[in-house]
Amino acid sequence: MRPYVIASAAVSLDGYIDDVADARLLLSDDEDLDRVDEVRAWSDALLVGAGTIRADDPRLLVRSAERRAARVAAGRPASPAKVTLTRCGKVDPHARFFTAGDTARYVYTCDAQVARLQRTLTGATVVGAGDPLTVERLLHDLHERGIERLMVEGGGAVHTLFLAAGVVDELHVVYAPFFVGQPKAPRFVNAAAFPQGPGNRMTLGKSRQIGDLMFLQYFPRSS
Ligand SMILES: Nc1c(N[C@@H]2O[C@H](COP(=O)(O)O)[C@@H](O)[C@H]2O)[nH]c(=O)[nH]c1=O
Repeated sequence: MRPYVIASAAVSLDGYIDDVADARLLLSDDEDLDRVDEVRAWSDALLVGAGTIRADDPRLLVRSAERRAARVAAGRPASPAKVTLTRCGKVDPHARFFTAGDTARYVYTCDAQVARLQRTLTGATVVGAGDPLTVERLLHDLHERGIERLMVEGGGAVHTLFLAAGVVDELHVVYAPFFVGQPKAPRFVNAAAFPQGPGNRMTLGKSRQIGDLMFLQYFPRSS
């Protein structure tokens, strides 16, 4: 058993999720960020890779006070649990992932790193997910902890890992109306095992214009 997984990404028209500048690139507009916030509020947990924590220092909280109140009224925590994964164990304990909000935090790493990370990340639950770490072990463990709805927010390495493993139940992509055009910038998906063929095709669910952005909901067939 594993959680229902929604993978969510905002990408440029040429497939980039950020540029090479230090500051975070905002691809969404306010209306789109509100759409993302609704998915966050639906979720039991939000997952980003350790690289995204290093690059973006995300808070990963539900932004809307009404949505937080509705969650609390339904007996849920105000914001979802936060989850990250790291093979090498490079995670800064002062990142907002750990300091912002009051919610459970899970750090999945390879078994060899667990003891070391547990010493530095005192406010988080550090879990070994195999050696090497596998996404199946991570999802199984999250489910055992009561996580039934997981939103995966990237970055590219994490999206590639989840999509290639065939564990994404729903894919949300919003296209921002510009190009990045920087070959060294991070992409939505990296080269991975995506075999060509009928099993590779996804089914389009909803599509919605949001100002000059375009939102697409896809259902991968493999799940
Ligand atoms: N830039 C970008 C996204 N970036 C995602 O949002 C995270 C930031 O979360 P927070 O600090 O809570 O606002 C960031 O780490 C990354 O996963 N998401 C989107 O829907 N649209 C965007 O344009």
